[in-house]
Amino acid sequence: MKVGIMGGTFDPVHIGHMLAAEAALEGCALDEVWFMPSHIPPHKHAAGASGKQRLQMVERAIGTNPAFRTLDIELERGGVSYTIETIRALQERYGEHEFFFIIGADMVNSLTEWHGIEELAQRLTFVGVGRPGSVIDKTKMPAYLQPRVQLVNMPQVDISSTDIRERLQNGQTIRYMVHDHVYEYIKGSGIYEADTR
Ligand SMILES: Nc1ncnc2c1ncn2[C@@H]1O[C@H](COP(=O)(O)OP(=O)(O)OP(=O)(O)O)[C@@H](O)[C@H]1O
Ligand SMILES: O=C(O)c1ccc[n+]([C@@H]2O[C@H](COP(=O)([O-])O)[C@@H](O)[C@H]2O)c1
Repeated sequence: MKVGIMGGTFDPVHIGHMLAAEAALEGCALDEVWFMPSHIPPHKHAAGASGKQRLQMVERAIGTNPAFRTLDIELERGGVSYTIETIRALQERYGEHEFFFIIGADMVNSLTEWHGIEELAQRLTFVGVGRPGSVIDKTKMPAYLQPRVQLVNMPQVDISSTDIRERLQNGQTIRYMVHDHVYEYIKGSGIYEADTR
């Protein structure tokens, strides 16, 4: 099976993530996409919601889509979520699958800084999707990476989890920036609301 891993902090998951996964599914003829919330993201500070809450929001965003599922391997492992450690474990557990790792353009441009990137590039194919504000230039990548990164088009959405958290803090709407079930979860739990103590 061709499996795309959609790794992320998902704090919270938004429509940019869902469109990226759908574009990779179609563009690379994947069989499934596994959404994998990180425990501690390697290159940025963890923000608001707990791992359990971020996983629950992803579950709500996926709903009944048979091609999408969640993977809690990094939350279970704990610590900093280096992708190389994850893919080694996944290939040991699911030796029969071919893995792809779906990333936005901002991440594509930082790939050379990833932990164990040369080994990682041998173990999987990266699927890069466009993201407003970042231009992907494959010619600037090292030779070993260029054939290991496939680009797919997706409808561009200028949305980030940071924007969503900020909008909530400012009392602005986030309706339709996230799936309705995620919207209800955020409103019901008050996770990202301004601290009024
Ligand atoms: N709007 C978007 N379009 C395309 N890719 C996206 C978009 N938002 C996030 N991604 C990609 O999804 C993956 C997971 O992103 P992440 O969960 O960190 O969301 P984020 O919106 O970038 O979060 P934050 O604003 O907190 O940094 C990354 O590979 C990122 O590049
Ligand atoms: O392993 C690394 O060095 C590494 C560096 C940056 C990002 N990643 C992974 O890329 C995915 C998207 O990262 P982020 O920070 O945008 O949520 C997530 O699964 C991270 O664990 C991995």
